Amino acid sequence: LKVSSGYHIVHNDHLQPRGGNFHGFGYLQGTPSQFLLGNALPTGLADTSPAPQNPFLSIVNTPRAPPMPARIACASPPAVCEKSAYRTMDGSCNHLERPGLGVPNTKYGRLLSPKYADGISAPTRSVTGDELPSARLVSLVAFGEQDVPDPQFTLHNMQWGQIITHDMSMQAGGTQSKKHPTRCCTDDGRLVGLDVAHKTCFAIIVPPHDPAYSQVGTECLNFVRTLTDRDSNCQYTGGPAEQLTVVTAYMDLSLVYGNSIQQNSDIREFQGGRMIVEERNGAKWLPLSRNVTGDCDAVDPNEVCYRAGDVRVNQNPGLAILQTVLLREHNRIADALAALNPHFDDRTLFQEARKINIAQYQHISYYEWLPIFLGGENMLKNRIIYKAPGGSYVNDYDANIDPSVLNEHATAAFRYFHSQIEGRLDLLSELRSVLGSLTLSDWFNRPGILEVGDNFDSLTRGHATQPEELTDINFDRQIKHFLFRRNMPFGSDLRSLDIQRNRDHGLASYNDMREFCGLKRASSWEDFGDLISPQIIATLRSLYASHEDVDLTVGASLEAHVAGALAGPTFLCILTEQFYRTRVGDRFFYENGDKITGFTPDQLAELRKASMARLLCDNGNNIASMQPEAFKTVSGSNPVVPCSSIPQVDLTKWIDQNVQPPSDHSILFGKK
Ligand code: HEM
Ligand SMILES: [Ca+2]
Repeated sequence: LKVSSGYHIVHNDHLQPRGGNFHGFGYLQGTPSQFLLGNALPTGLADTSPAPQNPFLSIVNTPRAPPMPARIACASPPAVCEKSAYRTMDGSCNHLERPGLGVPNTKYGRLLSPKYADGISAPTRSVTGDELPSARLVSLVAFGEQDVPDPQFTLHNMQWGQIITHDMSMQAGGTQSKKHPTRCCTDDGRLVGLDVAHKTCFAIIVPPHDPAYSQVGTECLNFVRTLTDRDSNCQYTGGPAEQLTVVTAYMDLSLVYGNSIQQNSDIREFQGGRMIVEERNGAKWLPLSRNVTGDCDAVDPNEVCYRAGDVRVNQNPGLAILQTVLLREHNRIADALAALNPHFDDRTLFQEARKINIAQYQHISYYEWLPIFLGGENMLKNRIIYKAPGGSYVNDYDANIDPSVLNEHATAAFRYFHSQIEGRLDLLSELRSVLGSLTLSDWFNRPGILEVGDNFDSLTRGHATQPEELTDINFDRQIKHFLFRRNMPFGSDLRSLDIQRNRDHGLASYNDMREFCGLKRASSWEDFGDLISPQIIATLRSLYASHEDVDLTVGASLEAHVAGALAGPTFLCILTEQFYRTRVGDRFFYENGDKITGFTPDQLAELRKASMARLLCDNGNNIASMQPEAFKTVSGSNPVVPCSSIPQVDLTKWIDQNVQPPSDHSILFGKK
């Protein structure tokens, strides 16, 4: 692949068919693909089943699927906003003139108008009018599943990305813990007849000879469409369908605190400013769910299953670890503030601790994490961050910027980092030697494993040591064939879900987005060659009828990366736009020097010392050492050191100046 200087080259050689010219797979003719049966066949998943008699899927009729559980709630921000020092729970009044911006149950933003097949809401089709190639076929053929560790970044780097994701958006009507109540496929993997399927069904058709699913006769992967403004009683203002997101768009740790006063009340202690934690086996854990079999993949109602500000908390062990760390951090701060300011009431302690916790999290996200993804230079150039030293403010809040999460971001660009997921999770000792490991698909929605023995700390160290998977065209088998498998031999395929979701949301095409991002609009397949290798273009050509059909989530995932960043130019353009809006459109961003909402310069200078390493040191059960840059693998320049040598945020800067400080500050410096 030849690309203009400044771009990395992504190697995809293993994806190429063995020898010969290669023009299409002939699936529609029912001819088995040489390619699928050959190179893409994962070892251990041998396809020994005979070719089906009928190349078309068998369609069975089952009783009508139950209706969607509930219509989407209405966002009801106050008509007039008070200027408070603290964020509201639902994000309302962050924007003072448009109080409903960024609140739950509102539309995603969009950079480009949707491309629905019927112009209104039907999933995208080919420019020929035919259906696009099966999302599963595209997942198998255009993407690999090789295990390529990234020598630079740890699994916490991947995991923090999911934290930010869950803070910023959640598509309406979905579920990730239990089987979706709307069934578009039967339990034995057949398509539910279109005449009886629920109107939100958009099942993924599995191609014949699928290397995994054909072994068990699965022809259909369940897929339920995201609810839109047209499904809502209060959001629809005409025009094509816009999907709804059910969490606050702001980076406000809504996943920790909840997205409404109601959700928050359920997880808040109402004493000492603390959030509810429950003591089990001598440690403090997230409180238990009140609906274990609903919220987790639990067989036994006594299994550990968590309750948090976000229902996805239980989805995977690494996520539950960071949710726990962020929750414990809140209580650590609240306790320290209570010791420094004995006159603070519960509400003040709660809100001040929340404000500090969010500020540290925003700092880590923008200054420690995002530069890895977007490149530090690119961030400075696009004013996503500044070289703001000490306590100096960044006062560029802009009420003209819409902080909503872009559909192109949540449904395509940010999901590219699913490539970083690793299917094996190591358990490590304090000296970082491997004690054992877990297989991801055994532990989806089963967080109880964290509370067994020393697993919480061992997995936390594992995530700080193990490399994440390289950000490339490979998606780990654990999420490509075994996602949420629930004791079954196979599960779903996350890359297929990403592709199908792209069509469900009617995202503009890869070519449209290239043009929007200032790249050359392709007028032929060859024109993609500036960023995509000729071999991959040939693969795409065999799948899609036209170069105009290439889905955004597919094409942009196949681009060579921009130097210093973890994405190609098209995704980088979307991500850059999103994280600019998320910062500049947030009136409460921690670097803002507003007299009422902001911090003092002294406090801001402290907050800028926050780090991922310090968070992990302070909130493990008993973690005594960490490398200073926890998103980066351990190396000579990033060695594991005692926690005591990792900088701390000095909370004495939060002593209320109007009253006498207490004499003993030891609580703040007590830790290791
Ligand atoms: C083990 C780790 C992870 C698992 C199992 C996982 C799984 C999922 C699943 C099942 C969905 C919903 C798919 C659909 O029905 O459309 C989803 C959505 C998403 N994921 Fe992940 N994910 C993981 C990590 C990540 C990471 C590391 C990132 C980014 C850095 C990410 C970004 C996203 C985004 C942006 C969405 C859409 C959110 C929305 O607006 O609803 N995920 N993920
Ligand atoms: Ca949020």
